[in-house]
Amino acid sequence: MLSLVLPKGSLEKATMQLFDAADLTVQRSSDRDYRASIDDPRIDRVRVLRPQEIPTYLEQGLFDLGITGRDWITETDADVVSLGELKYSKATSNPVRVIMAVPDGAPWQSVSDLPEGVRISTEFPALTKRYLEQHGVKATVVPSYGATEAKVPDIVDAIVDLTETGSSLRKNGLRILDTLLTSYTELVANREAYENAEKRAAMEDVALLLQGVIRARGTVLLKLNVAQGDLQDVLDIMPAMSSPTVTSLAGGESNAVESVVAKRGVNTLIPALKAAGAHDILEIPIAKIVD
Ligand SMILES: Nc1ncnc2c1ncn2[C@@H]1O[C@H](COP(=O)(O)OP(=O)(O)OP(=O)(O)O)[C@@H](O)[C@H]1O
Ligand SMILES: O=P(O)(O)OC[C@H]1O[C@H](OP(=O)(O)OP(=O)(O)O)[C@H](O)[C@@H]1O
Ligand SMILES: [Mg+2]
Repeated sequence: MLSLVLPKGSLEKATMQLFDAADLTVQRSSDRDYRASIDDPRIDRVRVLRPQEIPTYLEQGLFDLGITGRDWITETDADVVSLGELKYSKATSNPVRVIMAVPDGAPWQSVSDLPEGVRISTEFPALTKRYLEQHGVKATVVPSYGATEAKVPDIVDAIVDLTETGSSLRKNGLRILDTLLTSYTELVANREAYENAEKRAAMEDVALLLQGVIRARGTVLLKLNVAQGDLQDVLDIMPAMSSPTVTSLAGGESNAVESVVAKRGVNTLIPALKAAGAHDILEIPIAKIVD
């Protein structure tokens, strides 16, 4: 029923892993196979294409639903409907930022210090021109097809590029002057398809599954048993999404406690629970959390 377009490139691997974990496994013969399929009654066509082109294809109705970055939605200014941010990037769960950067030793401290005629290389010419106009800077914007950081200072004076971990900026001796945009990966739809009740319901199902996986990342389920006399001590240190579930065990004197907790911190939490009187402690991975 839905046609789906997924991003090739930076987001490809993380997107395929996300769909797999959401029980929407993308099937294709190799990573060179751009015509894929998903064994799901709601999805009838899957293509893998460049994220730069995805907003325009969605706007034109060539696909119903797609995944791309907010950076490309802004750059193309495509009229699409967002079903929400999907919090993953190439390497982390953090957003990427579109930044303006200059060489470490350059004299400029803010965008308004840039002199007339300054040369700026970028993969985002439309976004960059809009930004420069807002700040009253008259610049020459030079389109880049990648390796943008390598072009300063000999080819251009400054760049507008993406940063995620910051490692490319550091390696090339660059300093951030300003952030133009913070960009998450997004689930986006064609407007007309979104207005169709059946298609919208299918889109919302897909969104729920994907968000369920993202929400579960970094969390685990802890289950333990504790004697009545130690229950309060255990509850005092047990974190929870809302509050821990406590069930009394057959026979009276003992309780089972379960709670969803952050994976980070479990290394100190489990020994602390044990010291507070908990026993039979289980740590269980969680595949999805749906609110
Ligand atoms: N660390 C990252 N670097 C670049 N793009 C990222 C990163 N993390 C997430 N993205 C997102 O991925 C999309 C860019 O994907 P694209 O396929 O162009 O990757 P790419 O690595 O730039 O490809 P190429 O290697 O051909 O330049 C953008 O929407 C961008 O926001
Ligand atoms: O902050 P970091 O974690 O270093 O990531 C950001 C870098 O990744 C992207 O480059 P990409 O791999 O797309 O190469 P490209 O410049 O050739 O497009 C982006 O354009 C930055 O150069
Ligand atoms: Mg790139």
